[in-house]
Amino acid sequence: MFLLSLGVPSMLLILKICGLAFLLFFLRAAWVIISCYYLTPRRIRRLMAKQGVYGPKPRFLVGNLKDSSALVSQATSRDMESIDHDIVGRLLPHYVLWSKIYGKRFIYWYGSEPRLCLTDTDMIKELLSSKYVQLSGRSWLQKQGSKHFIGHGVLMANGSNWYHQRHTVAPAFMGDALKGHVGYMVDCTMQMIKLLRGTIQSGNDEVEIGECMTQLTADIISRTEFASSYEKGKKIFKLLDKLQSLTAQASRYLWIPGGRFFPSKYYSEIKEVRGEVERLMTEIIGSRKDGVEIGRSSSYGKDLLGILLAEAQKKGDGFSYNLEMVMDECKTFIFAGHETSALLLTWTMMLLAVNPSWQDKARAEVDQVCGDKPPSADHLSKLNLLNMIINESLRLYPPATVLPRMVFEDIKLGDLHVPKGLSIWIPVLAIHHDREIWGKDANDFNPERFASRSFALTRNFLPFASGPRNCVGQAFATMEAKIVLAMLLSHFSFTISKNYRHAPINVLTLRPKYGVPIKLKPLRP
Ligand code: HEM
Repeated sequence: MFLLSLGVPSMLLILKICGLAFLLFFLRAAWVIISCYYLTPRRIRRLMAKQGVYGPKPRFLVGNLKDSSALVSQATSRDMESIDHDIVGRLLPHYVLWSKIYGKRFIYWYGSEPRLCLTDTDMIKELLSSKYVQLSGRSWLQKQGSKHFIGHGVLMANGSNWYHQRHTVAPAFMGDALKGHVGYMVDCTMQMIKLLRGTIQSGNDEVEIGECMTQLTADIISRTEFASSYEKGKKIFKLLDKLQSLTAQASRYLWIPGGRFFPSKYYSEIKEVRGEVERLMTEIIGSRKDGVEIGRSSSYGKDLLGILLAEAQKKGDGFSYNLEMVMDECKTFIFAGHETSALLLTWTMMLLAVNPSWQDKARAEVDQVCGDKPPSADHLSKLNLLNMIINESLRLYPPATVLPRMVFEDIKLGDLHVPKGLSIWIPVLAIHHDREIWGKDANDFNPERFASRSFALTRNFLPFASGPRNCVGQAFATMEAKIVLAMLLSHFSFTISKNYRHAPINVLTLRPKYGVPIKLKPLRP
């Protein structure tokens, strides 16, 4: 009606303007696609070739994605024939192949994202140092892939936001706050031990220890974050697990231009689960705030949620936490703080189950240091053998097999000019198994190599990354691992079940494909 009242010349003018706007929009979209998917990759490829860095030829749009997935699915299609720790060829077969052809420093393409594989540990140290911490970080693909899951939490943050977030959350995992977690780590482990005893008494002495460890670390992190509301925290944890797998499915095609706009059957479910997570979190946050407002408590608490809520009250220039960010941060810690820890415990139990002499030695140390009491904060620093075993487990089976860093500005690393837009991939698993670094027995379980402290601190040992952006939960994770392992060792002896199938796989983290069934024998009445 309105258009008709304008008359023909005015209508033509409007149509022309719309046409022009559409053309401009189309040209801009075309330019972005050509620049992102052709010109920038080509520029980076040429620049790296000039410096002697080559790699497999990329195909248009898919890059080397098809080749690497084919190699990985072939290598992991069968179980390993024995419990052998030589797993680099199985999990990173593309790295093994391409490093043989192009040298240890090569470039490959994840879709149209160029990735520089780097194993030179001096360069890695420089990249992870404070010099480049704000000039490198998470790539668009990484951020987009986890947007609906952990959003803008510290793990996915970059630049000055990351700096602010990191300094806010770190105190929850340091010094006295860290020591304060010992009590409930012991309580949660004791509950798990009771459950295991019950299972044995009911006639079943075989358990899948991976599942138990996942449940235990989820319990522990829920208490760390939400203190007394931890039952609700556990519900959130279960929903997040679902959200993680839904978002992983939904982001499979993100590397395709416009992939994020593809309709996906997962989005409605993602929205529903995310809504439920946020509803539960709002309830926890609401009751915490009410407690302070009606004077029941004088502060929001010393747990992670309390620290975040106190931070959200501060108003200043620049970055500040709002409700959504508080929730993203809580989700981030549930995600980052339980799966990796559960895997460390699971792999260590597997290694001790197949190495009875180390199991006995570790148990003797625990008995000597802790007696018949549960470990205390003071005991932990005296459990040296256990520490060596944990380090060796993290060396052979690092939960995070690769460290990615996107470079946001042109930088210089050693002799290499690294252009903006290049993602650097550090294959931690390959570095941890390198014979040139660790000697001929690099693929053997030999905790003795960590007897001298210097080895644990070397730049070749990167289970928690290094530099200012290393794992903020590192001390928490090692404390938790020592407590859980010490308590399990003093309550049970264990052997690997004949049903165990050695089939490590890498799905975001390094895990046993079929879990780790072990046979438990109680040691105490
Ligand atoms: C054995 C257990 C763990 C391992 C092997 C591990 C490993 C790592 C690694 C390698 C990174 C660096 C990732 C990267 O930059 O690409 C990291 C970051 C992080 N980890 Fe852990 N982690 C463990 C346990 C934990 C725990 C228990 C928590 C929390 C309580 C935690 C929270 C985080 C967070 C929030 C980050 C991001 C830090 C930042 O970007 O500043 N992690 N972790």
